[in-house]
Amino acid sequence: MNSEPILSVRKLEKRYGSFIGCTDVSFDVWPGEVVAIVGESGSGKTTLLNCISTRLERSSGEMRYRMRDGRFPDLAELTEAELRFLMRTDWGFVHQNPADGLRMRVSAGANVGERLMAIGDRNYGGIRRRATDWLERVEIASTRIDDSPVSFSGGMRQRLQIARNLVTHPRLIFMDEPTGGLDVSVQARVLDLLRMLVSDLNLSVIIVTHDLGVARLLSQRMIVMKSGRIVEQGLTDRVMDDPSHPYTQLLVASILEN
Ligand SMILES: Nc1ncnc2c1ncn2[C@@H]1O[C@H](COP(=O)(O)OP(=O)(O)OP(=O)(O)O)[C@@H](O)[C@H]1O
Repeated sequence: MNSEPILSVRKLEKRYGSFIGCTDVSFDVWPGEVVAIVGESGSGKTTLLNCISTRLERSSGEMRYRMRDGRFPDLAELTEAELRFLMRTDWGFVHQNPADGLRMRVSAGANVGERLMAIGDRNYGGIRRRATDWLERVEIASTRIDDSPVSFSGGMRQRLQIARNLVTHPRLIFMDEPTGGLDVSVQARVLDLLRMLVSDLNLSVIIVTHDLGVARLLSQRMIVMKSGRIVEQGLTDRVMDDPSHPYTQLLVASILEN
């Protein structure tokens, strides 16, 4: 594994008025690594993900990101243009509800192609070819390229959202319960696809999930949150097989009972 982290979070805190969303959160993410953030509802997972992806303003703490040129600035030091580059190109965001990450009124091909146009690509033939290629990579027949995602199943919409995110070759993807809204059989297919793409493209991923099975399947490292704080973090296999915090022991025991 590369010896320099792609993301470094230190003592991150987010307050909603006097209420704490998350606090004292510190961790690193390495290139090509999948980190799962797990915990019960209300533990602060989404707050943390939204702060790191700059969709929510933090209250205090540091978040440093490795730019493509090797610099490692705090995200607060970036210019508008640099932040736009991260949002449009270097980062992806896969939402639980595909409708939050797709434009439902334009075609599948346009959903993928417009991410390329947003970064200045104007070669329409080339854009359509790359969109077709990406639809095939996420197992959507290229004959559906002109159809709107309104006519797609939930699993197809989620796979389209993944294609839209990956077409710009991002280095870091944020995922918020990416299989949470899908039937179990459909979940398995999307998880398989994600696992394959993450490994093929050597992506760094931060995935929020309340499903320890998803965390085990996709992640190498796991961060367990409770009441806005990290209570345990470590290699996923170690945390699952030998949890040290009583809360993690409870979480792991609860999935073994099901
Ligand atoms: N906009 C907000 N204003 C006030 N409190 C908020 C806001 N958003 C979240 N919170 C509170 O912050 C805490 C953490 O919420 P968050 O949504 O991050 O948890 P979560 O672990 O992602 O939960 P879930 O799995 O249910 O989405 C909760 O107690 C929540 O009520």
